[in-house]
Amino acid sequence: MASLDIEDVSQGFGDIKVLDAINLHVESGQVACLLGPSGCGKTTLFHAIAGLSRPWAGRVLLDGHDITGQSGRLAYMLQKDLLLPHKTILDNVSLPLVLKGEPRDSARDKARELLGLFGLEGTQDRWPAELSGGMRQRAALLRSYLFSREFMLLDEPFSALDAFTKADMHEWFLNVVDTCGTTALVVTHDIDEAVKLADIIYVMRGAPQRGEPAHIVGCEPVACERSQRASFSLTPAFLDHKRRVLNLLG
Ligand SMILES: Nc1ncnc2c1ncn2[C@@H]1O[C@H](COP(=O)(O)OP(=O)(O)OP(=O)(O)O)[C@@H](O)[C@H]1O
Repeated sequence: MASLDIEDVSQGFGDIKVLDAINLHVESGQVACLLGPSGCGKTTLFHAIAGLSRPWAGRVLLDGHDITGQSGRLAYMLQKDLLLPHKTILDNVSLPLVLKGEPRDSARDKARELLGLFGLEGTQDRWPAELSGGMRQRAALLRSYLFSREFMLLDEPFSALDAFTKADMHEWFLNVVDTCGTTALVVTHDIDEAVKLADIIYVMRGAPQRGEPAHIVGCEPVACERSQRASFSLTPAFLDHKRRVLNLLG
């Protein structure tokens, strides 16, 4: 696992400034959530963190090392699972290791060892189209984890799932984070999901198309043991966090 620091990152396209001096910190082993209105610049920030674009200004530090503009240093899972339809689940999830130069057989062995933890036992020879939405997301998460075990950027990983599957996935995800000891920054539009998953929630606001670049308006630490998270949403503390986040969103 690794910590992440975003220091004064500004970014834009042409004449439009999208991000204005964004600062955030994700502690090693934590789950941080990023909340913000549609179009404020969350994906733009993720691209800058993942090194898919170089920011106009500022730095991205992974465990204190400057990785600004470098791609391939952390895992980045897009909203859509993007599993390759003509590859089996095992070949899909082991792909990052193969692309990094690992021999196919040993990549498959490493992926196979983790199928159980990711709730994918028995699926290794199946095609993505044969799996449920939740299973596909777990496969996509395993593929991201095999790309980088240290840090995962997850863009709305559960948004396409129905409410029941989503609730199961939340519990499962926190268990995996604990067991694997990874660190994650998760974009979500769902305030309940953020309070349920996050150790810290960052709230971003802005309307770049109207000349208002986005900035972080505040953060909400959520101190709740992972073992207590399943029933957390029924507690007054949960509602207090939610109220404060809603205030930050304005
Ligand atoms: N390649 C690009 N060229 C020009 N403008 C862009 C480009 N990518 C994004 N933008 C603009 O940057 C702003 C932020 O977009 P971004 O996709 O980062 O927002 P977002 O918060 O991720 O939105 P959503 O929650 O709807 O996914 C928008 O105004 C968008 O039009």
